[in-house]
Amino acid sequence: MNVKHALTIAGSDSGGGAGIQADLKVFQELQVYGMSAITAVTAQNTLGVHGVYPMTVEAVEAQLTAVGEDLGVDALKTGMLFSSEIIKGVANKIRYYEWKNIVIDPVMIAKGGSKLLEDEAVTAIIHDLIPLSTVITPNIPEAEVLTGAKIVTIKDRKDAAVSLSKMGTKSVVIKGGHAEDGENVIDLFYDGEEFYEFKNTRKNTVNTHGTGCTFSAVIAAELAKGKEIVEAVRIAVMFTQAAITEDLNIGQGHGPTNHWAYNRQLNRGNLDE
Ligand SMILES: Nc1ncnc2c1ncn2[C@@H]1O[C@H](COP(=O)(O)OP(=O)(O)O)[C@@H](O)[C@H]1O
Ligand SMILES: Cc1ncc(COP(=O)(O)O)c(N)n1
Repeated sequence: MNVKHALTIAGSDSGGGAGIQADLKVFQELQVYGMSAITAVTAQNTLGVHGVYPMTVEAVEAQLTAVGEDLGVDALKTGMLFSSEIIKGVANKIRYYEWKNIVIDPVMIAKGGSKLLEDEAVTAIIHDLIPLSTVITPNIPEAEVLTGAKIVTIKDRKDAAVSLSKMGTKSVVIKGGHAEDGENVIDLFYDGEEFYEFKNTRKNTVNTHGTGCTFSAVIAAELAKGKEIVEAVRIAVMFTQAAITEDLNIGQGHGPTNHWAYNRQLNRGNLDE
């Protein structure tokens, strides 16, 4: 069986809704072989992040070497990277093994407000990681930090996508979950030439923990399988919408999304493949 391999380089979420746990659930649902390199352990649940325990750079590099020397990587995503030292270590390994199909989710702050990236590490994301990336998937606050520009209108979002593109990434998705788009959420994709807007009805729910992780993991899984970037993004939008819509109602705070909802809806014939 010729199965494709996807790697997540991210933080562990003990609550199971975001980070490494969300990514591996997505990889499994999309039938790619999932592997992981853990950058930090978080003590986390739906009420918030109660502790952050970063790994050493050596530990992160050793995990990447173990994967690189034996298993091979068809696509990878990064999530919580925590420090500039870890970012530089990850960038070195991506270059050394010549890994392709690189999805950068520039995770900075958890929904409850806890820091998942040190302030000075933003520069390392810009200089060391963005130039290696196939696609970068910031939410609006992350795009503001990376570009230094305030984002209010769709035009601001397009300008931010162009600025990010000039930093050396092949393509950009600016996710719209944090925007005030009234009844809709709009995810904006830019491939360096054209803009695509993916519009959906905004769901009135608190259960959106891990949506960004889920979104970028789908793109990595679909790139591993050989999909074009825009097609991988289209599937990520559908997968994430299904995951938000079929609420699981777990925990007392911002609950996780439902990672099997997309396949369930496909099996019922509710979505086009
Ligand atoms: N309330 C919502 N209803 C529908 N889709 C949402 C909602 N909140 C977020 N999304 C979707 O979830 C994905 C993640 O968006 P966002 O919240 O901006 O990123 P992050 O989780 O990184 O903060 C995007 O595809 C976005 O459109
Ligand atoms: C380990 C880890 N990684 C990432 C996130 C971001 O989650 P979200 O997608 O909800 O912004 C998180 N809360 N924890």
